[in-house]
Amino acid sequence: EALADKHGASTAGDTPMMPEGSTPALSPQGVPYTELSHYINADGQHIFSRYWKPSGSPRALMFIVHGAGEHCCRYDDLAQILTALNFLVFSHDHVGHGQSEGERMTIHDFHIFVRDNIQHLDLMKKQYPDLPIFMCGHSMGGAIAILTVDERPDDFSGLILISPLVLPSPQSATSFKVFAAKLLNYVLPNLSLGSIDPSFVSRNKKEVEAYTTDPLVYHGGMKVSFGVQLLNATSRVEKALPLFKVPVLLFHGTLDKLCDIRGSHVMIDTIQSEEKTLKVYEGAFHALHKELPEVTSSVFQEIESWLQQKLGGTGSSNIV
Ligand SMILES: O=C1CC[C@@H](CCC(=O)N2CCC(COc3ccc(F)cc3Cl)CC2)N1
Repeated sequence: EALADKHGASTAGDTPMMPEGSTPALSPQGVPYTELSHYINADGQHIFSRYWKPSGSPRALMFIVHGAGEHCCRYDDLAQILTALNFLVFSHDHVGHGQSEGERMTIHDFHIFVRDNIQHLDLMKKQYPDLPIFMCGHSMGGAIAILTVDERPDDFSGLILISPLVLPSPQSATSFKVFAAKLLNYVLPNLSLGSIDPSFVSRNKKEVEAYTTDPLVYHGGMKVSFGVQLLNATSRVEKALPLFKVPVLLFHGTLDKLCDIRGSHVMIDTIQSEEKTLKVYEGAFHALHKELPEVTSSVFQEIESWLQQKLGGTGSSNIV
């Protein structure tokens, strides 16, 4: 609540446009937004936001960007690792996801996700003007992260991508399906393309169970119109890659059926960043941060040492 006030999020009391005695805005789960940290996006929608603060004073910021159908509270484990490194971690639920407003998994322009990201980034830059900022995106959140960094290249010290959406997977976007989706988008935009198969998310049965039973995860079908926006995103990402200069740490599993690993190979070969690393995990599925213990612990260790090195832990070139 205090954080929400500090970030200028409106609360019922001081929202002039709310007439006396009217009911406060409620989250999709029926919780008044006066009780949730949030900000209001450019379309006036309440965007649920989350902050994980270190015990000491923060030495950097990490902006976590979640994927399609899920929500930012699924990143609690990763956030704990980062607060232990004295990062202040922040994130939010994209419009139409989790505890934010908006029709479930519905977007008429992918750029809205990027616009809302930049608004949150600016809120945090105002609050912590002198801290370096990193971003970590997963899957569709990876595409949103790439496009956010592309718009604000000077705001970020590094980008971490966990199986990002760069190229659509061959199953979900055969040339026929792409053609059909674009055509259908005019006649049946709300037609369902089918939902994400939970067994594709991870080999870790507990994590698949957690995903399947999570009430904040959207398990409905993906609309044609949403699929078309994802295709729109992949083509915008491909255009952004040749100009990309920010340090990148990439992770991808070889058996990922939701986002094609070829996308990460294309990315690592195309970006101009001097510091770029791709870690491939043999046999791993999509959500590497929620995979079998040996995979997830390795990913978290790699993230830790990469960040320590970036923050001038050892061998940074900026010591004069
Ligand atoms: O932990 C977790 C739980 C959820 C998962 C993240 C899911 C996510 O974000 N995906 C996976 C599905 C992918 C479908 O892609 C398309 C579909 C139709 C289409 F027409 C064009 C495309 Cl490109 C988009 C990206 N991770």
